[in-house]
Amino acid sequence: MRTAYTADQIRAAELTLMATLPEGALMQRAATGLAVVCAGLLGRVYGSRVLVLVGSGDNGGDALHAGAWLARRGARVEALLAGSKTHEEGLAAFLRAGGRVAEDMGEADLIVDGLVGIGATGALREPYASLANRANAAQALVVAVDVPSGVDASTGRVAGTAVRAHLTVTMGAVKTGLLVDPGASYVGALELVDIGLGPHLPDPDVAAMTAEDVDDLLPRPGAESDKYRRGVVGVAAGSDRYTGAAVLAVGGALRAGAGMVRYVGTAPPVHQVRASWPEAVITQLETPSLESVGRVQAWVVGPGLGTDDWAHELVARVLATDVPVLVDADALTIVAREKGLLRRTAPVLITPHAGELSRLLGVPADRVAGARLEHARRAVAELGVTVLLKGSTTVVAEQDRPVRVNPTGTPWLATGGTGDVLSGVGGTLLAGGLGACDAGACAAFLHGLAGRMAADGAPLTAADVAAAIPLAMRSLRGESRSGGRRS
Ligand SMILES: NC(=O)C1=CN([C@@H]2O[C@H](COP(=O)(O)OP(=O)(O)OC[C@H]3O[C@@H](n4cnc5c(N)ncnc54)[C@H](OP(=O)(O)O)[C@@H]3O)[C@@H](O)[C@H]2O)[C@@H](O)CC1
Ligand SMILES: [K+]
Repeated sequence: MRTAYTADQIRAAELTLMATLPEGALMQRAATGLAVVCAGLLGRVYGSRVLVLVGSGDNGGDALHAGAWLARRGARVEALLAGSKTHEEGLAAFLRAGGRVAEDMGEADLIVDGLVGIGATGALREPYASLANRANAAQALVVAVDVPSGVDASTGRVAGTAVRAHLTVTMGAVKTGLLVDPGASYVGALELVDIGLGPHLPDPDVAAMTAEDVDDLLPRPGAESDKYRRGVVGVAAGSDRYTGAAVLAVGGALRAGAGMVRYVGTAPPVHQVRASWPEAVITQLETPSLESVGRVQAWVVGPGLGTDDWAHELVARVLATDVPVLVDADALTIVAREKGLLRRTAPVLITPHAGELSRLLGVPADRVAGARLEHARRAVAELGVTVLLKGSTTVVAEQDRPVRVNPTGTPWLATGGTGDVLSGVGGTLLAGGLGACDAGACAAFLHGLAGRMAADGAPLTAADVAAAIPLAMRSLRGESRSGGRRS
């Protein structure tokens, strides 16, 4: 599990560590680590042109010390001092090493963003914001120190302008805001410099699973397994109008390795599901009742179901069972109208996108999208369920656990029907015995990985994603790290 921390958590750990070290030692470690990464990026340090953007705090201090290190190795390093004050010791070291103070931004091979780090509050002020914009427009490679300036280290919020880094060198531990969008999309590649903070860190704020973690958690059939033991998942999805959602949800469930899928729905989606998935066991419903449906270990309810009285009754029946339920799409609209339906003993995993969560919380959708962690946590507290909030960074939140931030995915997944596939995958993992948080996080991971494989730099369809789920599972053992957010 890759862990990440808020600015306050990092600061507290730094204080404890700093008390055991000579003054300035921690910054030296940080700056040396930063400089080594910059040197690696430059290839040839001697003669290269480096511009250091220096803010008023210790983030600027890190950048100045790294600039000094590069200057000592023959780089032509200039510093643009943007703050009302400048880290004195860092500036002295920089000047001693032959660095020069610049009045304006000139041409450079590498720009080091040392404007602000974990000490920043709110949107970047001037002149920082203009400098960030100019760095973003420059030809140079941009390396952010600790956090791309303008990204809130604790939440990933971007209140105004932010530096778009090719690479972010973060000190001591990963910050939450580097893993959660919109912030995560400014980070580029991420390098962690070890400054000895590890033993002083508390329980993480958020965690991202690695391929290994997912591989360890995935239920796999043993010699004794039969279809019932592997997990039977019920899918209540589709309607006369929306038949495709049913096909995709059942497909996701089957491809994720369900022992058996029991599908329930009205005649039109039933015909479609039967034609697409002869493997599914189908019950055609005349009334919204589950009486004639055999036993399942988990339900998926909602994709394409509609929101009329019939659908409402079916959602209520599913939630009245005593097995885990994944609530998606139209079922979310229904439970937003009657939140009491979510009060049950067995686990509930809801899988909204920002718009659906906004209806559940009564908050505008853009606020949910801009502060994903906050709203996922709020939904957990208000609704008493496990929340998988879909989007550019999918997060899975549950009471008393670090939020799981999904590291896989591709922008190509933003296309109709992929959410239906995800619901099927999640349902199969619930039926296979995973807890709601693990089921949600593993489903998001596999779905994101399958999306990347299916897309491979070109458009995909939801059916392609479902088809690539087994491929994604197979690849888990080969994927040493889930890192690299790019598509
Ligand atoms: N301590 C150590 O040994 C180690 C520290 N480390 C490093 O220190 C960094 C934290 O340093 P920090 O605490 O000095 O805060 P930092 O982020 O540089 O800037 C704060 C200043 O910025 C300003 N400012 C604030 N908001 C702003 C805005 N919106 N727009 C514009 N300006 C804004 C405000 O200054 P003011 O404007 O009030 O003069 C405020 O005082 C950390 O990220 C890491 O790089 C690590 O290497 C480990 C070792
Ligand atoms: K920075």
